[in-house]
Amino acid sequence: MTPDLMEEGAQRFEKLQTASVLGRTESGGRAAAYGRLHTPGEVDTTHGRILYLEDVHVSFDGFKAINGLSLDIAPGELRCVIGPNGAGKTTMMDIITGKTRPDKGQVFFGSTIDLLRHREAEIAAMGIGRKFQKPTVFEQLSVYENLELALATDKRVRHSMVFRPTGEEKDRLGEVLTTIHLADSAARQAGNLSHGQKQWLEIGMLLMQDPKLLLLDEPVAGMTDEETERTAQLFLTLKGKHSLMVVEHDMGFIRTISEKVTVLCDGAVLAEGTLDEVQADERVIEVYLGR
Ligand SMILES: Nc1ncnc2c1ncn2[C@@H]1O[C@H](COP(=O)(O)OP(=O)(O)OP(=O)(O)O)[C@@H](O)[C@H]1O
Repeated sequence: MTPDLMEEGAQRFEKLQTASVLGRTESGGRAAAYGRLHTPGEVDTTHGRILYLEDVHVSFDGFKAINGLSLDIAPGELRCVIGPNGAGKTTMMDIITGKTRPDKGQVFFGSTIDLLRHREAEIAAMGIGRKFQKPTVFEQLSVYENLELALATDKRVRHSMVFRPTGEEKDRLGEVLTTIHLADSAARQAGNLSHGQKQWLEIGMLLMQDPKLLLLDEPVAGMTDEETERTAQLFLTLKGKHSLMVVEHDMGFIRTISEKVTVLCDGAVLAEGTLDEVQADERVIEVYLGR
């Protein structure tokens, strides 16, 4: 690298640091208008929202999968999202995680991070973890090694061939093992776990990254009743420390964990409230039973 390039790089770095200390978005406008100082790398939730979607639209070949979707989630909230097949639940998660780009609308992480300006990997690194329906653990590795590997995705270890957790990281690994009910199975090969245990392990792998927001797509599908009950307890333990958005069809599970439920239909919010409130809503009854 030439001295000129080094100087240019240093200036760019300084500019970026200054911008992030001022809490500016890449577009410069929104956060600068608030003029709020916050720690770089932290999500600014001083406006009471960790996630904010406004008037989001996505069409696939002219079909409006998301059609004016607006919703927000408070820090530490456990939000359940329900809706009939094809309502747009997965597409909404794809938009939040940067997998799908909307045609129109706003998607913010906290008050200042415009998610539409970031790529999928950047969004994950900023603290939005996503759990797909099917568990994807490394079957040949032990439970402990799977969790170690989740730690090893950070920058520090990407550049080293061998990963050795620090004492602090080992403590965290132990905590996560207990949280996901797998403390007695640390040495077991992941491929030998039950379906439910694999789901918990994958959630544990996300937790190793200490995500601020967790998006969970049908987490209890295929679980036994006992596993479903344990998963409910797990989510109740996680809320507060993390914000969770749970998409699920299992109403018994939703009843156990939910405070506020959002009903999606035809790519937009149809109703919002407690489970009892939305279940009593004529429009919700119509979309679930009337089709
Ligand atoms: N890549 C795509 N190309 C074309 N259509 C798509 C695409 N992705 C989603 N869709 C359509 O958009 C609509 C919303 O799909 P989405 O998977 O988000 O719904 P969902 O609420 O998650 O449904 P389910 O409960 O069945 O998982 C559906 O009609 C689906 O067929």
